[in-house]
Order: sequence, then structure tokens, then C-alpha cells
Amino acid sequence: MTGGALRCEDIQVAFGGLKAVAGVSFAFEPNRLYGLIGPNGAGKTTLMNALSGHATLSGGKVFLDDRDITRLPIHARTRAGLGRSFQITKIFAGMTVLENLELGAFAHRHRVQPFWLPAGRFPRVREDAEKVLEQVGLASLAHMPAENLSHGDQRALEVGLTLLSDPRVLLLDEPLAGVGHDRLEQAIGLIRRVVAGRTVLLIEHNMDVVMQVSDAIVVMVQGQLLASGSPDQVKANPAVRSAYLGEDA
Ligand SMILES: Nc1ncnc2c1ncn2[C@@H]1O[C@H](COP(=O)(O)OP(=O)(O)OP(=O)(O)O)[C@@H](O)[C@H]1O
Repeated sequence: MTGGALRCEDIQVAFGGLKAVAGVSFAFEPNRLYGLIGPNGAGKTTLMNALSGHATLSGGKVFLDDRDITRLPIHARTRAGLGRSFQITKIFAGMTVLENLELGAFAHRHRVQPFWLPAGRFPRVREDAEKVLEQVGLASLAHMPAENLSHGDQRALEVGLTLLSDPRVLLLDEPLAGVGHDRLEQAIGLIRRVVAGRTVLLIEHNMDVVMQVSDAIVVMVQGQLLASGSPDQVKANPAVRSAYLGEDA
């Protein structure tokens, strides 16, 4: 698999008078992992929502492999190869880990939620779910109710749900949030594994982690791009240091 190229041109999202994203243009190159950083309220999640179709644009365009997807609804973007995880987990607490993945796999294959029958009855749905179960390292917990999972394992399941559509571009909104220090290395290992062959945009607040895993860093401040470059370039950028890292340039 090869990651897709994602490009946005002059993206704008406003909430009333607030310009949460105020004209962002950027080309994400295939097969690279981009860390999206910036202070609280900078517009990171809103930009991700704009790319995935979860926010209404007041201006701008989104392209996936040069195809204009600006007006495509969310499910059509998923079909086109764009996957998205959320800060707030969307798993069904009362179902087991495997059932959650089966439900997601069924919904992806058949475009409906199968509330009337066990999705795992369909062999290909079961296969899809079991493949992802292995990918995210949850095979031994397949039959555990999702509500009993640790924070870290819930995050892994959430990432797994996004992998069911085998996206070429993956947008990950804080997939490590709530993961304890003792599980962080394991969680980082998971991210590294699942992103192989994909283009990834990752929102992550832990600077050590984001600098460690990213090929490139994109910095947002007040709805706009402040800087982009390799982790070392961004760390050394005086504008980033003063505006974001809280240091004098
Ligand atoms: N649905 C909404 N309605 C109104 N304002 C919103 C909405 N979503 C976000 N905002 C505002 O838009 C701005 C950008 O928010 P956003 O969540 O995108 O920032 P962020 O960089 O992801 O922040 P954080 O790091 O805290 O998650 C903030 O001022 C926020 O309060």
C-alpha cells in the first residue's frame, strides 16, 4: 500500500465571529508522518475536522491525490481512503473488543450499522475484524467488554476502528491521550506499526513523543500555520520558540 497525498488550500472554518482556522494551505506528502502541534485552541482539531469532513468550511479546498474532495460527505471520504480517529472515543462500552471491530467492519463493508444481527456472523466481516485485532495487539483481549479495557487499550481499539477501511491517509487526534507512562512505549510502537505505508497527520501534545515519531512537524497558532519542517528545524525555529514553546527567541 502507498499513502495518499493530501493537500489543502486556504482552509477556513469559523464559529460565529471566531476564525478557528483562518486560511491554512499545506501539502502533506505520501507516506510521511506529520505531527500537528500548537497551543490549546490553535485550531488543530478543527483543521483535522475540515480535512475529514466533520467541519463546515467557510472557504478553501481539500484534495486527496489531486481529487477535489471538498464537497464529499464523510463516508465518501472514508471510501476515498481518508480515515479519522477522535479525541473522544467512539467505541461501544457494552460490547466486546471483537464485537466493536465487527460492527465497524460490517458498517464499512455494507454501509449500514447491523443492529439487528451479530455482525461477526459474516465471515469476511469477522476476517476484517480479526486482522485489525492482530494489528493493534488486542487479540488476547478480543472477548473483553470494551468498557473494561485500560485507557491505552481503548485508544488502540479506537485506532483499530479507523484501520478497518485501510485508509491511505490517516488522521489521528491524540491517540495517546490518557495512556499511562508505563504503557507509552508500547502505544508509540503501535502507532509506528499501523502507520507504515500510510500518510499520517497526528495531533499529540507530548512534545517528546511527537518529535520522536514525526517525519515533519506542522505548527499552528491562532488558526494559522506558523511553521513547518523537520522536528529539529521546528525546535530551532525562533518564531516557534517564542510563540509556542514559551521561550524568548
Ligand atoms: N464547535 C465549536 N463551536 C464553537 N467554537 C469552537 C468549536 N470547536 C472549536 N471551537 C473553538 O475554536 C478554536 C479552535 O479549537 P480547536 O479545538 O480546533 O483547537 P485545538 O488546537 O485542537 O485545541 P486543543 O489543543 O485544546 O485540543 C477554539 O477557540 C475553540 O474554542
